[in-house]
Amino acid sequence: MLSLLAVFKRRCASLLTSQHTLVPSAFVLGLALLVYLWALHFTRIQNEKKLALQATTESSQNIAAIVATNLEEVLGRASLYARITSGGDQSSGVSSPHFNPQQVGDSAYLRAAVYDRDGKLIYSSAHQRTETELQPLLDQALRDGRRGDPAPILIGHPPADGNGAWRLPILVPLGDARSAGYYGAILDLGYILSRYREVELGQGGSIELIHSDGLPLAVLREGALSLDTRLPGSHSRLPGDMDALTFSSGPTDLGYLSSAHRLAHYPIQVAVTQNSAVVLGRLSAQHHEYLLRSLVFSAVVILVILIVVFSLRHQHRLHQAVANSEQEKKQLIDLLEQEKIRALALASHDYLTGIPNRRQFQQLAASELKRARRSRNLYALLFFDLDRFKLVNDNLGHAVGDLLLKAVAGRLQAAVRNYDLVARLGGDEFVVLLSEIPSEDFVSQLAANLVQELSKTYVDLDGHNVETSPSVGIALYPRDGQTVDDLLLHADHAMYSAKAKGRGVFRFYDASLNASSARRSELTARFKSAMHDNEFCLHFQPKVALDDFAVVGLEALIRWDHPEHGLIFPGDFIPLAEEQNYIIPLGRWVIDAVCRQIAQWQADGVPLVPVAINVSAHQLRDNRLPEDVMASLARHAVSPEWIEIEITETSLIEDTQLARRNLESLAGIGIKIALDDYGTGFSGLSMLKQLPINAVKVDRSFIRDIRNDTDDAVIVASTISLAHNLGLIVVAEGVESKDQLLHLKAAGCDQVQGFFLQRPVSAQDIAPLLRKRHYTFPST
Ligand SMILES: Nc1nc2c(ncn2[C@@H]2O[C@H](COP(=O)(O)OP(=O)(O)OP(=O)(O)O)[C@@H](O)[C@H]2O)c(=O)[nH]1
Repeated sequence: MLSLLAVFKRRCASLLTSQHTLVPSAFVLGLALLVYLWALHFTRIQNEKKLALQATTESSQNIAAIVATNLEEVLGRASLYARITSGGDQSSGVSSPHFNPQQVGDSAYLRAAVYDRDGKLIYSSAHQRTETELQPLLDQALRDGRRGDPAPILIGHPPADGNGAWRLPILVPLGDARSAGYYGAILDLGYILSRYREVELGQGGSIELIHSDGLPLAVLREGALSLDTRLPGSHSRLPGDMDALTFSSGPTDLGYLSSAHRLAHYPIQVAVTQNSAVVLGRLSAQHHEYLLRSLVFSAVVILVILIVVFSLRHQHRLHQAVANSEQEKKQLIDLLEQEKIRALALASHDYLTGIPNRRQFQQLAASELKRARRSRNLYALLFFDLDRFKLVNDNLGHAVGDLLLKAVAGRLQAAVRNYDLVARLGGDEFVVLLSEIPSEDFVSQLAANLVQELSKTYVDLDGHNVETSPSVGIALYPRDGQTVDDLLLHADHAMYSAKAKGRGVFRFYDASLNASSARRSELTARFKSAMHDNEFCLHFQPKVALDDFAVVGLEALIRWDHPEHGLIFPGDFIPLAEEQNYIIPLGRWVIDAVCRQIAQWQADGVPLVPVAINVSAHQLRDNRLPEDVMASLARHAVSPEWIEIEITETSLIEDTQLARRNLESLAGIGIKIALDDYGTGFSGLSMLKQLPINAVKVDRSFIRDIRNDTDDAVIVASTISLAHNLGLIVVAEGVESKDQLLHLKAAGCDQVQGFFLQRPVSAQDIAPLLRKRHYTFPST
């Protein structure tokens, strides 16, 4: 359980530290994702715009090239018509002066005129006397001719006044300009441009024909011929040394993109202009969709980040709360543990002399004896009672009596070895436990010394010199007893024998002093056959819940129903069973008998409560224990929930590993485990945490005087809160009075057990109480 707690704490700690890095990491990750997303979004939009503008430029270039080629071809026809007019040989002058392009279906030319070499009009398809539109070109051709520098073709301008817009005068010399005439024609640029009406150039898009001198010749804007040449793109004029060029006016995405193409043989250039904003506008719907998608995705990312951050924060807070409550719990447990240690320390020393008191002596002596069992050393318990101490009190007063008691304690401590144990049992009774004694003689010698030492005059006790002596009884371990109680009892007997001998002497315990020793040998002799003859039986004592006085459990207690001596209590025969190695078979018998009895109650329709079985230290170290329990349960078809196991603190001292394994196996099949006689051993909090224990039973020695002894009350109160903190149920044993019961109820104790409510009785006698279920609170 401790290691689980440690793993849990480590987990919490690692989670807590990781939380600190996880939240900013989630933020950074989310932010990076958003930046990437929007970079992608803008890059895509920019790329698409760039591609669209590129495609527009390319299409403009293509259109300009096509229009230029077309115009070149139409203009080329003027030279052809000139050759036809001169009869194929231009040097020979006019041979077919009446050639009209309209007559051969060429609608690009509106009119034709023929001049002789002197510039005299000899033919006009419009039957005019003069051709006003051609006249400026004719004049120029005549001038050029006189200078000897005739141009292969002269191209004029549409009239500036707007009348006759798109009409382009052309003049082609016939043959040698000096000897032949001139062929003039009016080219309908509107007709040529209107062929491209269907070309989709968008709003503000135009195809423009521009004279190389920069003057516009004709404009097709938005599919219609336009007279307005002041609009954007209308002056897209190529530099003299370039045949084609693309340029833009204004910012790339808002201005106009123009592609100009120069005709190879004529002083005309074609400019195709498209409005970038219109081109890009076509993409805007799509780009809006992209924007919407990016916004939705960003919102999702932000939402996810917020959820992740929120849940991480939430988790963090939860972990923090768990860690805090763990910390508080630990502090509380530490506090209670300290309180318990303090209370035990207070309760373990004699207030007057400062040496250990009876309780402390019993604990220390018990553990000494445990060691003695392993080491096989001899121990001696010396029981001192001052002679006629009452007289000191009576004659010199209690204060002097107290001083004498202190002085006696001091002399005793000074006379024994460091590791020997000196305690005051109460009144004028002291005990000394001599450890690891080499022989009985050694004890005799030491006892004689001690008698002598304590018999010396106590000088100046509050101004009085006091004379006294001790009577000393000695019991040896293991000869005179195996337990502290037995040794105390027998040393006490020996001390009385010393008193009887006239005081101021010591006496060893004599077995014959013990009236029951004969009975003891008799019981020892019969014990084996008692097992065989089934002379043991079970009695049951109820455990009662303090909140509603319901019977919540029973404790099964073994009795020996001796044919001659009647009921014998376990204290009298368990040591025999231990001595004769019968403790384990006896324990098995109890387990089986309890299961049998539960099955019987079940069959009789008696309401069941869990029945606690006392498991001895020997049994706990028997690796067959879980098997035995399971076999008995199965044999009598009893569910594990109906039995409980009670173990003592002291039974856990040796071979804890095996004991723990057995307890875990039992707990594993659903059997509850209670720690009996709690407070008498040395089990601390660590043991309670490590073992699968469900309840602690506070030892009767703490309950006996709980109303008057504040130390006991503190120990019980701290045990209750400690146990509750660990989730354990607290049962108080040995409750013999209503006062004790009320005190325990007020202290928060869960259950009680004791003579006050019910002495242990037979199965038959306990059945009515089980049927009644609730205990009727006794009035006394
Ligand atoms: N001064 C003092 N007296 C105590 C204390 N505790 C008990 N006593 C007294 O110790 C006396 C014990 O007397 P006993 O041992 O019964 O009788 P005794 O006079 O010693 O006679 P014997 O033991 O027969 O020799 C009683 O009078 C008690 O009141 C204490 O703490 N201080």
